[in-house]
Amino acid sequence: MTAVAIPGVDNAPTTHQQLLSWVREVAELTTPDEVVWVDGSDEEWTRLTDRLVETGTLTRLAKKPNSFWAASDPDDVARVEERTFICSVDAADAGPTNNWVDPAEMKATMTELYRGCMRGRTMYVIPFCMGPLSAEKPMLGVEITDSAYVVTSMKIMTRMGTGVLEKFFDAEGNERDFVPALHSVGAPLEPGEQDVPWPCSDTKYISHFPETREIWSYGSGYGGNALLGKKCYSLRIASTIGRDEGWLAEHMLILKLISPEQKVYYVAAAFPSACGKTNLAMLEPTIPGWKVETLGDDIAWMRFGEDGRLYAVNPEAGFFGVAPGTDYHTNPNAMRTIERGNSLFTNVALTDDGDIWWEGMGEPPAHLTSWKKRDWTPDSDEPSSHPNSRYCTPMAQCPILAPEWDDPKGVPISAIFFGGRRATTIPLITESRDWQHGTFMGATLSSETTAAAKGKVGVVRRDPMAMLPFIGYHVGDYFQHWIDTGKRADATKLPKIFYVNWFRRGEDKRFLWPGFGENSRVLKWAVERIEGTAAAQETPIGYVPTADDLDLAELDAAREDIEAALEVDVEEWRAEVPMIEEWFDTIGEKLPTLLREELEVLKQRLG
Ligand SMILES: Nc1nc2c(ncn2[C@@H]2O[C@H](COP(=O)(O)OP(=O)(O)OP(=O)(O)O)[C@@H](O)[C@H]2O)c(=O)[nH]1
Ligand SMILES: O=C([O-])CC(=O)C(=O)O
Ligand SMILES: [Mn+2]
Repeated sequence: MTAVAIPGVDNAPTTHQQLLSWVREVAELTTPDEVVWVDGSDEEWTRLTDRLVETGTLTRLAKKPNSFWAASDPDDVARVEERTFICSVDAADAGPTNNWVDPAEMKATMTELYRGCMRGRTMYVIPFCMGPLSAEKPMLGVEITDSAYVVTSMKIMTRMGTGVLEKFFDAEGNERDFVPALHSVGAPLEPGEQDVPWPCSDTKYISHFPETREIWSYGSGYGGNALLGKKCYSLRIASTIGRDEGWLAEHMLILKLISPEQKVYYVAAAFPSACGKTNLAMLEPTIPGWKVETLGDDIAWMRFGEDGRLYAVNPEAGFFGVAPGTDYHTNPNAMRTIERGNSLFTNVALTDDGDIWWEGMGEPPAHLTSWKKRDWTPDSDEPSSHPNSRYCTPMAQCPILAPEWDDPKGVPISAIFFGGRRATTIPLITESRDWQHGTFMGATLSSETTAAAKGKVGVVRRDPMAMLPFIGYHVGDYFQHWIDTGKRADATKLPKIFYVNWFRRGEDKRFLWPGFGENSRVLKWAVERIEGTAAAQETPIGYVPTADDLDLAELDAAREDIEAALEVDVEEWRAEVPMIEEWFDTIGEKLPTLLREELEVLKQRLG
């Protein structure tokens, strides 16, 4: 073995042998100029952000404390699903919804890409924990990255740094396991070469090794591809851990709904990327006396508690939210969260006085610097901000954060919402008949594609449980896992499952339902169904309210629009059936029979 002299590689603040040998191995492969063990301190943040300002990656905002603007490479703006791989030992375990490459082959390919890839750069070692540090079994990870932007983003999005390293040993002093997550932007610097503001590579791989619980990411600096605690760990790897251990890792927000009688309900909701999780999580109810508090806006880990109820924990510590469309009317609590500073804004527009701006934030200023770093005026024919531009901000700053957000026990879920973005067919809300029917609703969830992933926008695709790009194993096994979860529980203690759609449109293409804060009316109906106090119509697709069953007091919307949003159009549903059949056919033998049976029931009910 050749000894390399890489400064910092041996100045480790830990004696964890497994971690030390992995760090040394990666340093020898990627040959950075130095290795830095990230401590997570505020001083470190200042040092890193100063350096990122110097290199042109960040611009300090005059108008928001300790906050920065970044513009990415125009080609590195979203998750790259076609470059995302589940490298299970057996191809069959990845299933029809994932790209698969043999793990040995993928490692061979990527090892060659990683060889020398950190030349001229600093290699950062970030110990992190997904979910509360005080958990009985903390969910540990270490991200190695050559991007300081990733380090600063990870400080916002996760619990990380020296405090986490203490958790790398259990009470007996034994080494705990962690998920090794390797990331490189894939842009080595030759001696004397000037760095670019957003280094990345045309070659991109986002690879997962489910059996060995490893993540290898290369070529992208964008959040969903580079902040490896998020989608890679907390969904793709965690879903396989959950399958093995009997729990669920889901693409869900977690909110706390408080009734005027001070009764508390926790709701988890799965909507595909850019379909309204953050907005619902921070909703400001328009109906008097009701209150919402936030626990999470993107990911929920759900396990059964001792009382037999399903408890949810948010593994993250920050929000990585879609910027366009966010303002004081649609999501005032997100605006208040970012006003407090300590945030990163990527691919939004920069105002001349050092603030940020994006589409949906009211009247545009006369001049902006667009996300492409070009002059922008209201006459420009391109938007000022990329549609998948994001704010990255600490959860702790959210004014309606639920005090129990960091409780390792989690919160008991009363209702699960599945939802998508559909212009037709899917009513505003439908209640499932039982867990199995609810699982069918989730399994057949469909949505129009958005800018959150590279590719065409607005195409209807099946997005089971809003997890299509995030299930770390065979989708058929995943459905079976959902069914089994229901069977393991006392049915009276399971959350009630609902299917919602805020995005149905009228003939004039307008949204029929006003959405945002008005969604509190839908939440209210759901908990009244749980309490058995609200009425509903039994329809072929489940229980649907009439306009009279919803609290529409003071709602500024046309009654016929609400009725149209609630309509169960049997013809549209008959047209939906072949699409569901086609989707089920792609799953093959592993499709649980119970879901086929649900489809038969639906067909019969539609006549
Ligand atoms: N019409 C309508 N639009 C909504 C509603 N809720 C959210 N949106 C819009 O949907 C887009 C995405 O919303 P988010 O809440 O950021 O979506 P998300 O599910 O958290 O997205 P990811 O972070 O990508 O997982 C934004 O442009 C919102 O303005 C709603 O109730 N009605
Ligand atoms: O992962 C990302 O890049 C952002 C996100 O939440 C999603 O796409 O669902
Ligand atoms: Mn998401």
